[in-house]
Amino acid sequence: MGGGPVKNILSIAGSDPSGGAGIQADLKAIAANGGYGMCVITALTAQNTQGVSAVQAIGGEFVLAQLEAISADVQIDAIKIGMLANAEVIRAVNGWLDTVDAPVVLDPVMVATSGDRLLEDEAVLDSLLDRASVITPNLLELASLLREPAAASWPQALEQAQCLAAKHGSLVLAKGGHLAGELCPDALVSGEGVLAEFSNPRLDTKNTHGTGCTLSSALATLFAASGDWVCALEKAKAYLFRAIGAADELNVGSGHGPVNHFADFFSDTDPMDSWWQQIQGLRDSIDNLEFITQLADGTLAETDFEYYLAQDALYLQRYAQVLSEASALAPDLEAQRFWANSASEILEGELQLHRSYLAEGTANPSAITLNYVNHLAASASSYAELIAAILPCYWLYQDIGKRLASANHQAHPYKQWLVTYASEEFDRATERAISMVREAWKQADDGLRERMRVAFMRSSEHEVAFFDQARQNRVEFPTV
Ligand SMILES: Nc1ncnc2c1ncn2[C@@H]1O[C@H](COP(=O)(O)OP(=O)(O)OP(=O)(O)O)[C@@H](O)[C@H]1O
Ligand SMILES: Cc1ncc(CO)c(N)n1
Repeated sequence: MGGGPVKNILSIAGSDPSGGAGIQADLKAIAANGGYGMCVITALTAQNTQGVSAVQAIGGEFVLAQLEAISADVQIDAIKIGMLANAEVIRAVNGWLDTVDAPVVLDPVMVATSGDRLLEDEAVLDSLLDRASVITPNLLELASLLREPAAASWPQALEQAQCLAAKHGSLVLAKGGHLAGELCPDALVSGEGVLAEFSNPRLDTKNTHGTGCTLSSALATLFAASGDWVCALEKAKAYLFRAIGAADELNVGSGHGPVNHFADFFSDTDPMDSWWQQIQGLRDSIDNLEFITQLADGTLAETDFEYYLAQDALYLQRYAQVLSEASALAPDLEAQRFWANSASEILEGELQLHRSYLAEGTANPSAITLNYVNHLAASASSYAELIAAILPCYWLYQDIGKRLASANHQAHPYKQWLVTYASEEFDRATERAISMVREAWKQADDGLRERMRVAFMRSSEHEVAFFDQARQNRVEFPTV
């Protein structure tokens, strides 16, 4: 995945027979992130998605025997430590760690998601903390390691994380998943302060069993490949987000089910559906713009409509150039032809229609128009990103075109414009544009996928501003 040799990642953790947490989650997360997974079992648990019914710790000697079997034979590139069960296991792991030189991600597992205790005595963990490169406590574990009350806010959690990092000369990954709020923030914190913070929206699912195990294993694996904790965290968090996002596709138990570790490989969630859902709020905003409601009912002032059209004519000319650029970058003949034809259709068709409405004379581009076309131009560093940026112009117009067309009637003042985006040809072109973006997404690596998603979201934001611009202060750039 990272392009280099496959790294060997060791998980030292407990077993979860239901497969969602512990070593089972670790091995899946390591594999899904391109590592070779190994595991030393510290404890057996009897658990399922509803809770833990029994724990059987492995004796310290046998834990050590497993550890030594591996280190005597295999180069270990990173270690993730999870459930340790009791002081005897911790002593065995601690002694062995002195004999190896590998980065350690320590997930101080104390209590399962279900609320069940997984460590006999929390104080015994202290001796291990100095050896960790990164400690990844949830809010309760963080407070417990400091013997303080749990943080009630994110700034408090960051302060505690900094305190713990300073105390042990390690990094701390503060996890905000347990705070209320629409976002789930995580931050990598050193003794000096926050190094990086990444947030994602809170996903609406009860299937979050093993999220902590999965994140820490992905982090260890991605660090072994990159040597950079911040980059590794960014990727690990994005991976976990996709795995949680696809968790409901699995059918495991009736409590807190596992995340979908191999969603990237086997998920049946169409990434384009997910993008479309992510711009639901922006689509609602467009529907509610006065410009759109008045365009639909025909009460829109002619001057507003002309202002929009003049800007759109300027936009379309530049947009046609961008489509030609997509054609030049296209990976195959079909795509090359599609984008070139689309450019030509805009120049021959849509732009003519706009001009037919407009009075003589050319308008100056507005700040909003320039912003949008500059975003398109700035997305041209790769074909995939460029066509992701292009897509909202098709998709949003097709979507809104349907609603506007159903409001059309013989006497409608903007009759001719209202039918433009509701044609079967436009439907077909939009479908093909979507499927080309989907194909490019399938072939893209994680970083490029994220840049594609951002380019798509940004263009959608520009579309809202563009529709609304006749109503805003009309800032224009008349110098050229
Ligand atoms: N509903 C959710 N949507 C998005 N991300 C989530 C959600 N729930 C948890 N996460 C993410 O999962 C990661 C683990 O978070 P959490 O704070 O729950 O750790 P944990 O308690 O150690 O996990 P575990 O439940 O496995 O013990 C964090 O990155 C958090 O942001
Ligand atoms: C074995 C094991 N390790 C960690 C967790 C934390 O979720 C769990 N539930 N089970």
